Amino acid sequence: MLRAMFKRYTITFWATLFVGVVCLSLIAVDVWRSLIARDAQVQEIQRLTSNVARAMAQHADDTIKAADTSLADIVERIETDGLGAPALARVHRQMQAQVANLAQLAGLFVYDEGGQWLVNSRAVLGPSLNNADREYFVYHRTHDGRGPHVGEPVISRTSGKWIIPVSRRLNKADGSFGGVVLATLDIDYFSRFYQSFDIGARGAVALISNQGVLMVRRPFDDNRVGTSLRDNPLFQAYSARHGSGSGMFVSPYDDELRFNSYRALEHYPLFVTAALSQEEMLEHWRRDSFTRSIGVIVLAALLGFFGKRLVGQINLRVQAEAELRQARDQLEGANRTLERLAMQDGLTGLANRRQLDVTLGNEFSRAVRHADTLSFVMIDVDYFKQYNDLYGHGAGDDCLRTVSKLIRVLTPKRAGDVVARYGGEEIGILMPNTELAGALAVAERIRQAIEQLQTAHRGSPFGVLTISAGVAAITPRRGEHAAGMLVEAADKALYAAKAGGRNQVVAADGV
Ligand SMILES: Nc1nc2c(ncn2[C@@H]2O[C@H](COP(=O)(O)OP(=O)(O)OP(=O)(O)O)[C@@H](O)[C@H]2O)c(=O)[nH]1
Repeated sequence: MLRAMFKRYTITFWATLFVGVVCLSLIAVDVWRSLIARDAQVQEIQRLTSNVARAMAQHADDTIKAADTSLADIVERIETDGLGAPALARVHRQMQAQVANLAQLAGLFVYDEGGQWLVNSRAVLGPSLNNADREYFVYHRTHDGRGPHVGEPVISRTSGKWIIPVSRRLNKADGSFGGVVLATLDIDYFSRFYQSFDIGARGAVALISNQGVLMVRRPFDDNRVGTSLRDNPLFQAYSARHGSGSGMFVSPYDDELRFNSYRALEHYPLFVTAALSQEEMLEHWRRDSFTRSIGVIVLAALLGFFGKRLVGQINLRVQAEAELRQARDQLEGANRTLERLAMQDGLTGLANRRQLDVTLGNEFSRAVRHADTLSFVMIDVDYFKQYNDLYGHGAGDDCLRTVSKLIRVLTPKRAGDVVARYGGEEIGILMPNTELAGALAVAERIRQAIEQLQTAHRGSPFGVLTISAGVAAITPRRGEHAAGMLVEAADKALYAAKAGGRNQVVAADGV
């Protein structure tokens, strides 16, 4: 079945199909490889952002935790030792030591219930400032909770720099609000850490509060600290899950589409997000795919070009073969015609003298071998010269054709029987395996049939066209007889028939 299908289409078709399939496969494999490479790159981006987010969350947790531990310690001391001058002096020294120890700490402050600071971490206590209006102060005054509070970023009134306030409530002995202990975290500290990540030129990382307030971001911009991201899809995605997750989000700050991994801090109401620009990250892949695609397209084009030429060559060959076959068939046909013509008489369509000689030779040898009898009849049209003279040479030709046709019809058609134009208006009939009597009967039947044609012949005393025939038969023996002797004998008999008055059949005396 496969073979039949293969044969139904030409070799050109299969060659074209093969070249086409190879070209398409080449392109398909490249596209497939490219998609896999892109997938791997995207996975790499996800892994990278997830790792950065984890490191940032851990760092922020540890940073705040260290400051908060100091706060808890100070709260405990003040609530135990009171606010007397010696106690405050001790707290002051402790604060200075803590700030010197912790790089993230911009300062430590203790405020009374009215918002005036009582002591801070500075070396020289300057004039007291009132921070009763700060969000964290209001928060502790209105909330009983003893846990840490991470406030919104503010510009420090003492240093003029952006800080993140982390605070705890001070209680009086009766449990009423006694003030606030505050640690300010230097936003620069976070920025510096965030600069250390390799997130590309267009990557971004940020620390954001659970209320959607931006604490720190890389790339850093003063004006963006403290802005709200509540309406941002990234914040909404985080709010919905409150853990870790990822997704593609457009930044509200620079409209860049990035792949974000976000993660909540373990102990504080904040989360971090690490984002890489998908476009930037896929740039390498794009360049690589582009170069490869160009290579593959050039290869496919070359393959197509040479394939087309190859198919053209095959086509030419197939055509040449078909032409050759056709030429060979024509030649064979011409040869057959030539062969036939060489053995045939052109006027009468009977065998010619050459064929008669060949057949006579063969049949004579066979008759010798099998001791068979071979007969030969020599026929000659009577007064044919006159016929030509009276009716014209063309009519003479027609007459010869008619006589030949009749003789052919009336001659037995056994294998080896040959009716041949012997020459001029003489026709010979060779009949192997035939006795003299049989040959005489055939000759007589022919003579009568021609006479009965009643073809007018004014030049003949019979008034119609007639023939004379001489018949001879021989059972040849090797060394004693030759083929020519049979023809000679028939010829002699024909001569006798002519001499005897024509329109008769005469048998040869013997060979
Ligand atoms: N039209 C035509 N005439 C032919 C052809 N071949 C031989 N002849 C003529 O046949 C005639 C033979 O004449 P002859 O051999 O003298 O004998 P005849 O006239 O037939 O007389 P008899 O044989 O004695 O009865 C000649 O005139 C030839 O030109 C031929 O192919 N066509």
